[in-house]
Amino acid sequence: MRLPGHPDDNATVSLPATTPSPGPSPGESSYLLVIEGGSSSTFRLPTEGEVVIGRAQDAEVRIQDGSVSRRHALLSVSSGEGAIADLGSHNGTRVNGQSLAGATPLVSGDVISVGEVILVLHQKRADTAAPSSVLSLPGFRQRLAEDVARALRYQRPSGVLFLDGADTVLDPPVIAAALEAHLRPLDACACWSASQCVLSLNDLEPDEMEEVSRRLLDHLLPLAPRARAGLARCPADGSDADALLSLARRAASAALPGALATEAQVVEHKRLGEHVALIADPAMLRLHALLEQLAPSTLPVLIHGETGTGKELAAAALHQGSPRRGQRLLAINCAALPEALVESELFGHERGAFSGAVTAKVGLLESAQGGTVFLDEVAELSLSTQARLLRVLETRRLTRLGEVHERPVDLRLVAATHRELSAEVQAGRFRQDLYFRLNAAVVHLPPLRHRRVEIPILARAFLQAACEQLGRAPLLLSDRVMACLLAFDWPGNVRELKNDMAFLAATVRDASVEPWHLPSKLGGPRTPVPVDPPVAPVGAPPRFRPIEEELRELERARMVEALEASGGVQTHAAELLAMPRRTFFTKMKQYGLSPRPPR
Ligand SMILES: Nc1ncnc2c1ncn2[C@@H]1O[C@H](COP(=O)(O)OP(=O)(O)OP(=O)(O)O)[C@@H](O)[C@H]1O
Repeated sequence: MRLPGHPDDNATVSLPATTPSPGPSPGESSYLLVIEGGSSSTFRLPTEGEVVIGRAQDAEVRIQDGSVSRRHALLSVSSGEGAIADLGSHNGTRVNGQSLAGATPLVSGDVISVGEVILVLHQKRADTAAPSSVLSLPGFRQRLAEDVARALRYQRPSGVLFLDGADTVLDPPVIAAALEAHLRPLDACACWSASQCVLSLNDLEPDEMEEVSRRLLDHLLPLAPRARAGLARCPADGSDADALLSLARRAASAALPGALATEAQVVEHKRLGEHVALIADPAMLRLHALLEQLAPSTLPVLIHGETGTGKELAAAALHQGSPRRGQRLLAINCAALPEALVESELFGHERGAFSGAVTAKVGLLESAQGGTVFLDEVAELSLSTQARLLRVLETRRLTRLGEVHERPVDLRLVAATHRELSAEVQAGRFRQDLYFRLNAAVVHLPPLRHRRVEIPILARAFLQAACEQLGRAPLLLSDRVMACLLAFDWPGNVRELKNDMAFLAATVRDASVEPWHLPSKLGGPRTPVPVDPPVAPVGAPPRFRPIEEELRELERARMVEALEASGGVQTHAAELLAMPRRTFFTKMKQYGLSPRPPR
């Protein structure tokens, strides 16, 4: 049996990406979302019957893309169940990536590929007792994960809307009545608690997403006058369903009654002296709350974390939250101190203490009297230096090299390492007594890949700051670029992200960053796209990229190769390039390079 298509839907053709899909109106049956190139449209399916998908004039689901055959596939609906069969098309039909072997049953959410065109089936459930878009919470979580995965795969934006009815109890039937009529079948909703509900919104451009969210909130306000909403978008704000859910929830709790809040309102901007730390991940919020508690005491604190995770910022948080904030915060990188001079650098020396000590010198520790000392890479200190340091911690006195009497020193020590100190103790490379002393208060900074929710926030902030610094117009990160940033593992963590944003601010001439502007590690082209047109107009002087920029790129690439060749051993990598170890170490930081591959 063939049913005639609905006259209004027969005209379903590609719409510009910015045009909202007309979408079936409330209470309608199942439909197909058609994603063709960068645009989408919807086709309402009959409750019983068959529709042809193809390029032919009389195909019910008419597609223009040349990869689709005239009569490509047949979709049939019977008793609410859908099935699809290929009609001998040239490029074939696949369901969820699998080629068809005969008629294949479909379930809601199935992704059908006809040539290059994607169709997503949204099927209204047969049971009418519960409205189809209002799911149980486990069902919703599952659906949200699928929606997010589909959004990333097909580059169609999706979002999570959290509606908080404040003190009003929202029964599922009440929510259903209030929202169902305004939800499109491709959206889903679930009750989070007696007064809260959560929605998955799909295939909406950013402006439309906010508009639809506001409208949904408006529909709830007559029932819950103090209701508020939080919105998190994929991929702009994240690429993980749980992380988006948590962002949307926190945004809702930050919103004023009757208002909608987005990610910007859930980011904490913590001023730390001349720096500002941006914090959004729940684990990072907890960590900063712990730092606030530890700050006022003089207890040494040990900060664990990979390179570039923000250990120095955490030390700054301890310093700024302490009564010492008016004094100095001195950061010392133990690995970068010249080996022969570590002790005299740290503890100072008297005149004549060793050959070359022509004048007395105040050590770094003494120079931070009254303040906080941040000892980065503390595990790189030799055992004898560790012993001297322990003495300073225990007695609060310090002896310069070549001096007989001790002098009082008032310091707060914050130490950091990317190594597992207990393993260093086991291996005999770190003193157990110093380890116990430092280990009293420990904080672990998670790597950036474990707090992906902060990637978009940090990326936008770093890019904006870099543009301002260069005095250039602000740059936008496109959704596709954000998806690339979210998919990367960031072995050099926040520092690497910051450096990459500085690189984009310096090199991208367009108004927004697109995938082809990215470095190859993020999915950009192997050979960088030339910033200037390759051929200068006749008579015009040739244009070049700044030589500094090119040299930096080359140097970074060689250092990456050397690190790979040396299995991540920095000293060996430095030797391979005949580069002084300290220079290599400093440049590694500058370029956001990690000595080790991510775990
Ligand atoms: N949450 C954050 N918000 C804003 N900037 C951050 C944040 N975390 C880190 N940064 C920035 O990233 C860079 C690296 O941070 P930081 O120097 O604190 O890392 P680190 O762990 O001490 O690195 P290393 O182990 O290599 O010494 C700095 O420029 C810092 O300002």
